[in-house]
Amino acid sequence: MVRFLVVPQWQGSPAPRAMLLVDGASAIAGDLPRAATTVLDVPVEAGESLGTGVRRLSALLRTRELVDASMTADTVIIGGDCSVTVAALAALPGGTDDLAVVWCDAHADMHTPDTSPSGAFSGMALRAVLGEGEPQLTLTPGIARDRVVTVGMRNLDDAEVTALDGLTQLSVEDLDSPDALADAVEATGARRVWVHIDVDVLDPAEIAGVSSPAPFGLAPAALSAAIRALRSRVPLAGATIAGFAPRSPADAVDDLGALLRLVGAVA
Ligand SMILES: NC(=[NH2+])NCCC[C@H](N)C(=O)O
Repeated sequence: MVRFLVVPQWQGSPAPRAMLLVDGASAIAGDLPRAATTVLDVPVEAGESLGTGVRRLSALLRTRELVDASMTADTVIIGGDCSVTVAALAALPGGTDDLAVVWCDAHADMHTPDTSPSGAFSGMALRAVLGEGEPQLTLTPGIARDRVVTVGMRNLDDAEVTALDGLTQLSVEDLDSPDALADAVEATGARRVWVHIDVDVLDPAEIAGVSSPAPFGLAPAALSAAIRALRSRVPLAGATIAGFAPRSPADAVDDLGALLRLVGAVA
């Protein structure tokens, strides 16, 4: 049975109101089956960069320890900012040798500390999954580039464009075909797949509670159909739903329909 691990980490986010991610995590947690849900006690203080190019590094390392102590097979991680996936993969039972990673996000998250405009680790998270960037946080070994499929990226910083070489990239339009994602993941040769979803991959008309909305995103129905088709062909090792930052409890309620559709697709 799937377990939900709620990780209310905000310290990886570049957003001025990053702590809304903590509210987003609890709003989703409130709608999950209690017996299957663990909420991690992530300290709320900012932490220090400790001389690195990653803001709040000490807090991110603390979350990593907490996730490491709680990961089990078949875990769905609920963020928090989207760097929580790096912690989850570092602790994945069975390791990552046979794994493909699907990264659904409006942003590339392909910075290193040297190129990041913000020092926010969420903007470096996919790069860290590849094993590149700040050594205290990168996945070791990283996931090979030919095992990574990106979905719906449309808001890239200049330094990120060439860094994407070698990753399979699916656009919002590519998902008009519900089998496109399954085909791309199967082509990687991986035997299991982790699906990471930053909810800003959805169209802003479908979800208001994101800190950097990007127009022309996915419909929740298209993304969940693609994930269901994927799961019928490649088993899921786990998943992340991150980046939900509702401005008020009433806004959170408006968005829960879209979110629960995604939860249903990965759980
Ligand atoms: N997944 C996200 N919301 N990422 C935001 C990244 C924004 C910007 N590229 C940065 O590094 O600061």
